[in-house]
Amino acid sequence: FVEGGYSNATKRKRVPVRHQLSLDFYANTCPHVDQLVASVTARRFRDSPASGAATIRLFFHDCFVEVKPKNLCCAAHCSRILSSLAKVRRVCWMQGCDASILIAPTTGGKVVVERDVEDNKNLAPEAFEIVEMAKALVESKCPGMVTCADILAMAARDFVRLAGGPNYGVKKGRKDSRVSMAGKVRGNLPRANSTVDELIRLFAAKGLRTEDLVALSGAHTIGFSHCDQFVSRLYDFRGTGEPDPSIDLRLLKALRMSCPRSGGNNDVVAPFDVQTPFSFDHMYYGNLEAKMGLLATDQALFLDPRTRSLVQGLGRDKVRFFDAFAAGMEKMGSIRVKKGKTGEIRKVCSKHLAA
Ligand code: HEM
Ligand SMILES: [Ca+2]
Ligand SMILES: [Ca+2]
Repeated sequence: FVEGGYSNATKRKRVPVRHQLSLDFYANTCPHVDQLVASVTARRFRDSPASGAATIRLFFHDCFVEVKPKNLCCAAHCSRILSSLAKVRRVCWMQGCDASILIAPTTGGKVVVERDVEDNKNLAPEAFEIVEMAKALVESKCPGMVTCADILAMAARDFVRLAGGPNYGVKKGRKDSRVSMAGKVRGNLPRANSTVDELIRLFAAKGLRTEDLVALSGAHTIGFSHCDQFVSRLYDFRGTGEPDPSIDLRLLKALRMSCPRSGGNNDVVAPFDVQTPFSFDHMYYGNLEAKMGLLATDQALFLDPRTRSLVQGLGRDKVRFFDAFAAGMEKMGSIRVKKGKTGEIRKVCSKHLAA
């Protein structure tokens, strides 16, 4: 395995070697990195359990935004092929799990970063803080070694486990992005009113199967949503003037009390999983069968014949859900990750090195 280059065996054929992440990537440079991150996440989970869901969502929004470069020359060997590093940077922007989401808006706001985009506006500040705290601790023990992209992946994993979910190993070796641009987010994130067709296509474009879509949506077994994301289901579903017929009537009544048709408080949130909102279990799927999905996209997974049996399968079997979720996270966590010289190792996660 040759990072970003060509293996000897394939040299003549010029077949690029696929970049791979590994569990023990920091074995020599920061052997206790998992424990360092875990010490921060465990403390935060005790003080503020809601920050777990926020961090998992942050990881999802980091990984899903990718722009397929026209020229796929993104690996380290490109620097030999292209004349200047600037060219490599231009070609290799905005790729998946690269901590691009963590870059803070600049004061004066000339550059509009991913965090400025509407879909990212309600990502909770605690999630950013946790990554920053974990990074500071890791920097104090192993300066300049571990990327923010890897720390975010580890923190998300910790919170899944702390909330009662599967305990899976996180492969590491991602690099941090050198850019974060608001304009590249559009079309990369699902919306609360996306159709199943759109969801399947979006996930497929990231190399994720329909099975992964259903398993990863199970993250909504914890966490909360603001009213504006589902209020139209409660009063005027798809312009009918009626509520969504696929909501359980008791849930509808309760949600209407929290979320009035208009004039409500913008900060009010409702749990995705009314039964066990803080527990990472397979209740999410049972809720969908009982017409208790919160977003139209959640409920649609049960209504659509392509995803219904997957929902039923995971709803019956917690172990199967845990296995499918862990596998989905590993795939999602390796969407177009950067390796070698195409990225950086930031010192502070909200700032590029050059900034
Ligand atoms: C399949 C399409 C998906 C859609 C349409 C979707 C949409 C949303 C929306 C609208 C919110 C509420 C935001 C707010 O009002 O604050 C939310 C929250 C959340 N999402 Fe998703 N999501 C999807 C998939 C995922 C995936 C794949 C993950 C992770 C693997 C995930 C993890 C979360 C978590 C944990 C929360 C709760 C955040 C909190 O409580 O702070 N979602 N999602
Ligand atoms: Ca990213
Ligand atoms: Ca739950």
